[in-house]
Amino acid sequence: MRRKVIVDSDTATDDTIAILLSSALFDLVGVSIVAGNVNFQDQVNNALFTLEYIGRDDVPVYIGYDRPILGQWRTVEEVHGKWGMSGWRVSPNRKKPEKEHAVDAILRLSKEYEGELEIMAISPLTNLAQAYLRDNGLTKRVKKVWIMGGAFTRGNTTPLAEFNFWVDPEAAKIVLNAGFEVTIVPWEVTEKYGVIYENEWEEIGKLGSRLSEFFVRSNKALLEFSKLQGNLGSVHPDSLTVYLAYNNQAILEERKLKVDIELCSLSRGGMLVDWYNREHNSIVVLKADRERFKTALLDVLSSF
Ligand SMILES: O=c1[nH]cnc2c1ncn2[C@@H]1O[C@H](CO)[C@@H](O)[C@H]1O
Repeated sequence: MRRKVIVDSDTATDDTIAILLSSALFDLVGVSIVAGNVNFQDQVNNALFTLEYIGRDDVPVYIGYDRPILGQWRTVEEVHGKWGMSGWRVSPNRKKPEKEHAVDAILRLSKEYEGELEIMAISPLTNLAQAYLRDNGLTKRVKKVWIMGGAFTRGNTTPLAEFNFWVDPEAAKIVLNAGFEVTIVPWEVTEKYGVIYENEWEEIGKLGSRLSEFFVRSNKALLEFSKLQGNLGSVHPDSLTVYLAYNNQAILEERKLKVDIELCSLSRGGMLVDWYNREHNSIVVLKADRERFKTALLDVLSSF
Protein backbone atom coordinates (compact mmCIF):
# COMPACT_ATOMS: atom_id res chain seq x y z
CA MET A 1 0.00 0.00 0.00
CA ARG A 2 1.29 3.46 -0.86
CA ARG A 3 2.29 5.69 2.03
CA LYS A 4 0.03 8.68 2.71
CA VAL A 5 1.74 12.07 2.53
CA ILE A 6 1.00 15.78 2.63
CA VAL A 7 3.44 18.12 0.92
CA ASP A 8 3.72 21.47 2.71
CA SER A 9 5.08 23.77 0.05
CA ASP A 10 6.06 27.33 -0.89
CA THR A 11 5.74 26.25 -4.47
CA ALA A 12 8.46 27.45 -6.83
CA THR A 13 10.95 25.60 -9.10
CA ASP A 14 12.18 22.60 -7.09
CA ASP A 15 8.98 22.44 -5.00
CA THR A 16 7.05 21.62 -8.19
CA ILE A 17 9.38 18.67 -8.80
CA ALA A 18 8.96 17.56 -5.19
CA ILE A 19 5.17 17.59 -5.75
CA LEU A 20 5.56 15.63 -8.96
CA LEU A 21 7.81 13.05 -7.23
CA SER A 22 5.41 12.79 -4.29
CA SER A 23 2.56 12.07 -6.67
CA ALA A 24 4.62 9.35 -8.39
CA LEU A 25 6.01 7.70 -5.25
CA PHE A 26 3.34 8.16 -2.57
CA ASP A 27 -0.37 8.46 -2.03
CA LEU A 28 -0.42 12.28 -2.10
CA VAL A 29 -3.43 13.29 0.00
CA GLY A 30 -2.91 17.05 -0.13
CA VAL A 31 -0.64 19.98 -0.83
CA SER A 32 -0.65 22.85 1.67
CA ILE A 33 0.77 26.25 0.84
CA VAL A 34 2.84 28.43 3.16
CA ALA A 35 4.69 31.73 2.86
CA GLY A 36 8.28 31.45 1.65
CA ASN A 37 9.95 31.43 -1.72
CA VAL A 38 7.91 33.88 -3.82
CA ASN A 39 4.67 35.91 -3.92
CA PHE A 40 1.99 33.89 -2.13
CA GLN A 41 -0.58 33.89 -4.94
CA ASP A 42 2.10 32.80 -7.41
CA GLN A 43 2.92 29.88 -5.13
CA VAL A 44 -0.75 28.85 -5.06
CA ASN A 45 -0.96 29.10 -8.86
CA ASN A 46 2.24 27.12 -9.27
CA ALA A 47 0.93 24.28 -7.08
CA LEU A 48 -2.47 24.19 -8.82
CA PHE A 49 -0.84 24.29 -12.25
CA THR A 50 1.66 21.54 -11.39
CA LEU A 51 -1.11 19.20 -10.26
CA GLU A 52 -3.20 19.94 -13.37
CA TYR A 53 -0.17 19.40 -15.60
CA ILE A 54 0.38 15.92 -14.20
CA GLY A 55 -3.31 15.05 -14.34
CA ARG A 56 -3.78 15.14 -10.58
CA ASP A 57 -6.73 17.52 -10.34
CA ASP A 58 -7.96 15.20 -7.60
CA VAL A 59 -5.21 16.27 -5.16
CA PRO A 60 -6.54 19.11 -2.96
CA VAL A 61 -4.53 22.29 -2.46
CA TYR A 62 -5.02 23.99 0.91
CA ILE A 63 -4.15 27.62 1.59
CA GLY A 64 -2.08 28.08 4.70
CA TYR A 65 -0.29 30.98 6.38
CA ASP A 66 0.77 33.80 4.07
CA ARG A 67 3.36 35.12 6.52
CA PRO A 68 5.67 33.78 9.22
CA ILE A 69 4.61 33.81 12.89
CA LEU A 70 6.78 36.70 13.99
CA GLY A 71 9.53 37.76 11.67
CA GLN A 72 9.95 39.82 8.57
CA TRP A 73 11.02 37.80 5.59
CA ARG A 74 11.86 38.38 1.99
CA THR A 75 10.98 36.29 -1.01
CA VAL A 76 13.74 34.99 -3.29
CA GLU A 77 12.65 35.50 -6.90
CA GLU A 78 16.36 35.75 -7.72
CA VAL A 79 16.64 32.01 -6.98
CA HIS A 80 13.47 30.84 -8.74
CA GLY A 81 13.02 33.38 -11.53
CA LYS A 82 9.92 35.40 -12.29
CA TRP A 83 6.73 34.00 -10.72
CA GLY A 84 8.89 31.34 -9.07
CA MET A 85 8.77 29.34 -12.30
CA SER A 86 11.85 30.55 -14.15
CA GLY A 87 9.78 33.14 -16.02
CA TRP A 88 7.20 30.59 -17.17
CA ARG A 89 3.81 32.30 -16.76
CA VAL A 90 1.59 29.43 -15.70
CA SER A 91 -2.03 29.58 -14.71
CA PRO A 92 -4.34 26.76 -13.77
CA ASN A 93 -7.25 26.20 -16.15
CA ARG A 94 -9.72 24.47 -13.88
CA LYS A 95 -8.31 23.77 -10.50
CA LYS A 96 -9.12 25.89 -7.44
CA PRO A 97 -7.80 25.78 -3.90
CA GLU A 98 -10.00 24.25 -1.20
CA LYS A 99 -11.99 26.42 1.22
CA GLU A 100 -10.65 24.53 4.21
CA HIS A 101 -7.55 26.16 5.75
CA ALA A 102 -4.29 24.20 5.56
CA VAL A 103 -4.09 23.91 9.35
CA ASP A 104 -7.60 22.45 9.55
CA ALA A 105 -6.78 20.07 6.72
CA ILE A 106 -3.53 18.91 8.35
CA LEU A 107 -5.34 18.25 11.63
CA ARG A 108 -8.26 16.47 9.93
CA LEU A 109 -6.02 14.30 7.74
CA SER A 110 -3.88 13.41 10.76
CA LYS A 111 -7.06 11.93 12.29
CA GLU A 112 -8.27 10.26 9.11
CA TYR A 113 -4.90 8.59 8.64
CA GLU A 114 -3.84 8.35 12.25
CA GLY A 115 -0.44 6.70 12.69
CA GLU A 116 0.08 6.63 8.91
CA LEU A 117 0.33 10.19 7.68
CA GLU A 118 3.77 11.60 6.82
CA ILE A 119 4.49 15.26 6.18
CA MET A 120 6.96 16.47 3.58
CA ALA A 121 7.91 19.76 5.24
CA ILE A 122 9.93 21.28 2.42
CA SER A 123 9.19 24.91 3.31
CA PRO A 124 9.09 27.28 6.27
CA LEU A 125 7.41 25.44 9.15
CA THR A 126 4.64 27.98 9.88
CA ASN A 127 1.65 25.76 8.97
CA LEU A 128 2.97 22.81 10.92
CA ALA A 129 3.83 24.88 14.01
CA GLN A 130 0.36 26.44 13.98
CA ALA A 131 -1.30 23.05 13.58
CA TYR A 132 0.68 21.74 16.54
CA LEU A 133 -0.17 24.78 18.69
CA ARG A 134 -3.85 24.25 17.89
CA ASP A 135 -3.79 20.56 18.77
CA ASN A 136 -0.63 19.05 20.23
CA GLY A 137 -2.04 15.55 19.79
CA LEU A 138 -0.77 16.00 16.23
CA THR A 139 2.71 14.81 17.22
CA LYS A 140 1.34 11.39 18.16
CA ARG A 141 -0.95 11.00 15.15
CA VAL A 142 1.60 11.93 12.49
CA LYS A 143 3.98 9.09 11.71
CA LYS A 144 6.88 11.19 10.52
CA VAL A 145 7.90 14.69 9.50
CA TRP A 146 10.57 14.97 6.81
CA ILE A 147 12.10 18.42 7.06
CA MET A 148 14.20 20.15 4.44
CA GLY A 149 15.91 22.86 6.40
CA GLY A 150 18.86 24.17 8.33
CA ALA A 151 22.50 24.64 7.49
CA PHE A 152 25.46 23.47 9.58
CA THR A 153 27.74 26.33 8.60
CA ARG A 154 27.04 27.42 5.00
CA GLY A 155 23.77 29.33 5.21
CA ASN A 156 22.26 30.05 1.81
CA THR A 157 20.28 33.08 3.08
CA THR A 158 22.50 34.56 5.79
CA PRO A 159 26.03 33.39 6.63
CA LEU A 160 24.49 30.95 9.12
CA ALA A 161 20.87 30.40 8.15
CA GLU A 162 19.21 28.27 5.51
CA PHE A 163 16.10 29.80 3.86
CA ASN A 164 13.29 27.64 5.34
CA PHE A 165 14.52 28.01 8.93
CA TRP A 166 15.40 31.67 8.36
CA VAL A 167 11.91 32.63 7.11
CA ASP A 168 10.21 31.35 10.25
CA PRO A 169 12.70 30.46 12.98
CA GLU A 170 10.00 30.56 15.67
CA ALA A 171 8.00 27.95 13.76
CA ALA A 172 11.10 25.80 13.26
CA LYS A 173 11.86 25.98 16.98
CA ILE A 174 8.29 25.03 17.89
CA VAL A 175 8.24 22.06 15.50
CA LEU A 176 11.66 20.72 16.49
CA ASN A 177 10.83 20.87 20.18
CA ALA A 178 7.29 19.49 19.82
CA GLY A 179 8.10 15.79 19.93
CA PHE A 180 7.45 14.77 16.31
CA GLU A 181 9.40 11.92 14.74
CA VAL A 182 11.66 14.06 12.57
CA THR A 183 14.28 13.53 9.91
CA ILE A 184 16.12 16.65 8.75
CA VAL A 185 17.85 17.01 5.40
CA PRO A 186 20.12 20.07 5.81
CA TRP A 187 21.18 22.46 3.07
CA GLU A 188 24.81 21.30 2.72
CA VAL A 189 23.66 17.71 2.26
CA THR A 190 21.32 18.79 -0.54
CA GLU A 191 24.06 20.88 -2.18
CA LYS A 192 26.22 17.78 -2.30
CA TYR A 193 23.73 14.99 -3.04
CA GLY A 194 20.75 16.83 -4.50
CA VAL A 195 22.54 18.26 -7.54
CA ILE A 196 21.54 17.59 -11.13
CA TYR A 197 24.64 18.29 -13.21
CA GLU A 198 24.54 20.23 -16.46
CA ASN A 199 25.18 17.16 -18.62
CA GLU A 200 22.22 15.51 -16.90
CA TRP A 201 20.10 18.52 -17.84
CA GLU A 202 20.95 17.71 -21.45
CA GLU A 203 19.88 14.13 -20.88
CA ILE A 204 16.62 15.33 -19.36
CA GLY A 205 16.05 17.70 -22.29
CA LYS A 206 16.45 14.79 -24.69
CA LEU A 207 13.86 12.64 -22.91
CA GLY A 208 11.24 14.59 -24.85
CA SER A 209 8.46 13.77 -22.40
CA ARG A 210 5.84 16.13 -21.01
CA LEU A 211 7.48 15.92 -17.59
CA SER A 212 11.00 16.54 -18.87
CA GLU A 213 9.71 19.64 -20.63
CA PHE A 214 8.07 20.72 -17.38
CA PHE A 215 11.34 20.21 -15.47
CA VAL A 216 13.43 22.22 -17.92
CA ARG A 217 10.97 25.11 -18.26
CA SER A 218 10.20 25.48 -14.56
CA ASN A 219 13.69 24.91 -13.13
CA LYS A 220 16.07 26.68 -15.49
CA ALA A 221 16.37 29.77 -13.27
CA LEU A 222 17.30 27.48 -10.36
CA LEU A 223 20.09 26.03 -12.51
CA GLU A 224 21.48 29.48 -13.22
CA PHE A 225 21.26 30.54 -9.57
CA SER A 226 22.81 27.29 -8.30
CA LYS A 227 25.74 27.88 -10.67
CA LEU A 228 26.18 31.39 -9.27
CA GLN A 229 26.39 29.75 -5.84
CA GLY A 230 29.32 27.72 -7.17
CA ASN A 231 27.52 24.46 -7.94
CA LEU A 232 28.05 22.40 -11.10
CA GLY A 233 24.34 21.94 -11.66
CA SER A 234 20.96 22.75 -10.12
CA VAL A 235 20.43 22.05 -6.42
CA HIS A 236 17.15 20.23 -5.54
CA PRO A 237 16.75 20.25 -1.76
CA ASP A 238 13.01 19.54 -1.78
CA SER A 239 13.07 16.77 -4.36
CA LEU A 240 15.98 15.09 -2.60
CA THR A 241 14.10 15.18 0.70
CA VAL A 242 11.03 13.56 -0.86
CA TYR A 243 13.17 10.90 -2.50
CA LEU A 244 15.05 10.07 0.70
CA ALA A 245 11.72 9.81 2.51
CA TYR A 246 10.61 7.32 -0.12
CA ASN A 247 13.84 5.32 -0.30
CA ASN A 248 15.58 5.20 3.07
CA GLN A 249 18.24 2.95 1.49
CA ALA A 250 19.50 6.07 -0.27
CA ILE A 251 20.33 7.65 3.10
CA LEU A 252 23.95 6.60 3.47
CA GLU A 253 24.67 8.22 6.82
CA GLU A 254 22.40 9.67 9.46
CA ARG A 255 22.68 10.53 13.15
CA LYS A 256 20.32 11.07 16.01
CA LEU A 257 21.07 14.58 17.19
CA LYS A 258 19.65 17.38 19.27
CA VAL A 259 18.83 20.27 16.96
CA ASP A 260 17.60 23.72 17.96
CA ILE A 261 17.13 27.10 16.33
CA GLU A 262 18.68 30.49 17.00
CA LEU A 263 16.20 33.38 17.19
CA CYS A 264 18.39 36.43 17.69
CA SER A 265 20.10 39.04 15.57
CA LEU A 266 22.91 37.89 13.26
CA SER A 267 22.43 34.18 13.96
CA ARG A 268 18.63 34.28 13.52
CA GLY A 269 17.41 31.11 11.81
CA GLY A 270 20.68 29.32 12.42
CA MET A 271 20.60 25.62 13.26
CA LEU A 272 22.29 24.56 16.51
CA VAL A 273 23.46 20.96 16.60
CA ASP A 274 24.69 19.17 19.70
CA TRP A 275 27.21 16.71 18.23
CA TYR A 276 27.89 15.00 21.57
CA ASN A 277 24.70 12.95 21.75
CA ARG A 278 23.61 14.24 25.15
CA GLU A 279 20.04 13.90 23.94
CA HIS A 280 18.29 13.96 20.59
CA ASN A 281 15.10 15.21 18.98
CA SER A 282 15.86 14.54 15.32
CA ILE A 283 17.57 12.28 12.87
CA VAL A 284 19.88 14.32 10.67
CA VAL A 285 20.88 13.05 7.23
CA LEU A 286 24.62 13.48 6.63
CA LYS A 287 25.24 11.52 3.41
CA ALA A 288 22.99 10.36 0.61
CA ASP A 289 23.18 8.46 -2.65
CA ARG A 290 23.08 11.10 -5.39
CA GLU A 291 23.16 8.53 -8.21
CA ARG A 292 20.01 6.83 -6.98
CA PHE A 293 18.27 10.18 -6.56
CA LYS A 294 19.20 11.21 -10.08
CA THR A 295 18.13 7.87 -11.55
CA ALA A 296 14.78 7.98 -9.76
CA LEU A 297 14.19 11.56 -10.90
CA LEU A 298 14.99 10.71 -14.53
CA ASP A 299 12.75 7.64 -14.33
CA VAL A 300 9.82 9.72 -13.18
CA LEU A 301 10.55 12.48 -15.73
CA SER A 302 10.54 9.94 -18.57
CA SER A 303 7.27 8.30 -17.47
CA PHE A 304 5.02 10.54 -19.59
O1 LIG B 1 19.50 28.97 -3.23
C1 LIG B 1 18.56 28.16 -3.14
N1 LIG B 1 18.61 26.98 -3.79
C2 LIG B 1 17.62 26.07 -3.68
N2 LIG B 1 16.52 26.28 -2.94
C3 LIG B 1 16.40 27.45 -2.28
C4 LIG B 1 17.39 28.42 -2.36
N3 LIG B 1 17.00 29.46 -1.61
C5 LIG B 1 15.81 29.14 -1.08
N4 LIG B 1 15.44 27.93 -1.48
C6 LIG B 1 14.20 27.28 -0.97
O2 LIG B 1 14.50 27.09 0.41
C7 LIG B 1 14.90 25.74 0.63
C8 LIG B 1 16.42 25.59 0.55
O3 LIG B 1 17.02 26.47 1.41
C9 LIG B 1 14.15 24.93 -0.38
O4 LIG B 1 12.96 24.44 0.24
C10 LIG B 1 13.84 25.90 -1.52
O5 LIG B 1 12.47 25.89 -1.85
